[in-house]
Amino acid sequence: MSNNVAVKVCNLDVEYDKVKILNNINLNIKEGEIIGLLGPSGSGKTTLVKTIIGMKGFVKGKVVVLDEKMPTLKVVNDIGYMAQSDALYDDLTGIDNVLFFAELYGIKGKIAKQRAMEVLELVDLQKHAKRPVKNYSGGMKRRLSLAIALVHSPKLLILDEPTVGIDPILRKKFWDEFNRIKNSGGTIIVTTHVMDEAYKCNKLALIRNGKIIAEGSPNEIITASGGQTIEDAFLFYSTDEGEE
Ligand SMILES: Nc1ncnc2c1ncn2[C@@H]1O[C@H](COP(=O)(O)OP(=O)(O)OP(=O)(O)O)[C@@H](O)[C@H]1O
Repeated sequence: MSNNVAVKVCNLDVEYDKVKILNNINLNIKEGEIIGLLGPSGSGKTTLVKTIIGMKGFVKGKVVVLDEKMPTLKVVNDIGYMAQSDALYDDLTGIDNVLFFAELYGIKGKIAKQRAMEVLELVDLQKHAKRPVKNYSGGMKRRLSLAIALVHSPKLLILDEPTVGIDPILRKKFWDEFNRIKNSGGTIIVTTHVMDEAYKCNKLALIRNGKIIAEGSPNEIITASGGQTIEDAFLFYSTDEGEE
């Protein structure tokens, strides 16, 4: 992990329809770090990642991604985003979906094809590359979305519940890849409800009602909650007891 900051969020307030969804969020994410955003459904995790990458505007505060003040298009090529719901072209094949996005990032021809096969192999879809996506299962679509998020080797990878619908063997493969990216200096933000994934993050930010209520390594969070496991900490911080 380097000391360079990949993402800096300062005093951030975000609203939907004049209702405050995120309230004074402050967060520093270092390069080469995997940070997990953990919180009950509706707490604001997706809103936070969308705001970080510039898909959602904000009413107050500041967001800096890879030294650029957001929102800006300057960092688009450096960000890979795997959304919670898959944005895929059902009538195209798996590989054509990957190639479509590769081209948007300026990767073309032979190199694009090579890279597309590489990322499809990573998610174990190489045998299904030429099938139309409408024939894919839910888990296969998640895997294809991950392949697309990885195609341009982004410096910052944002994964919104990446392993929903993914079996344990493939989940391990995903995490091996996330760790490889981290070890080569990439930064990953992952939202999750899966407790064993929370342990795999260097750092966790627990979110409740649009506020960060605890932050630190998994062990620091467990200790601060007085529990034994991340699940204890999650439950503690998800009730009024855990709120400051
Ligand atoms: N497009 C929208 N318009 C209005 N309100 C929204 C919109 N998107 C999200 N919200 C509201 O913002 C709040 C936070 O939602 P968000 O999707 O960020 O939560 P989350 O923590 O990611 O939840 P989950 O774990 O269920 O995905 C919720 O109250 C939700 O209803």
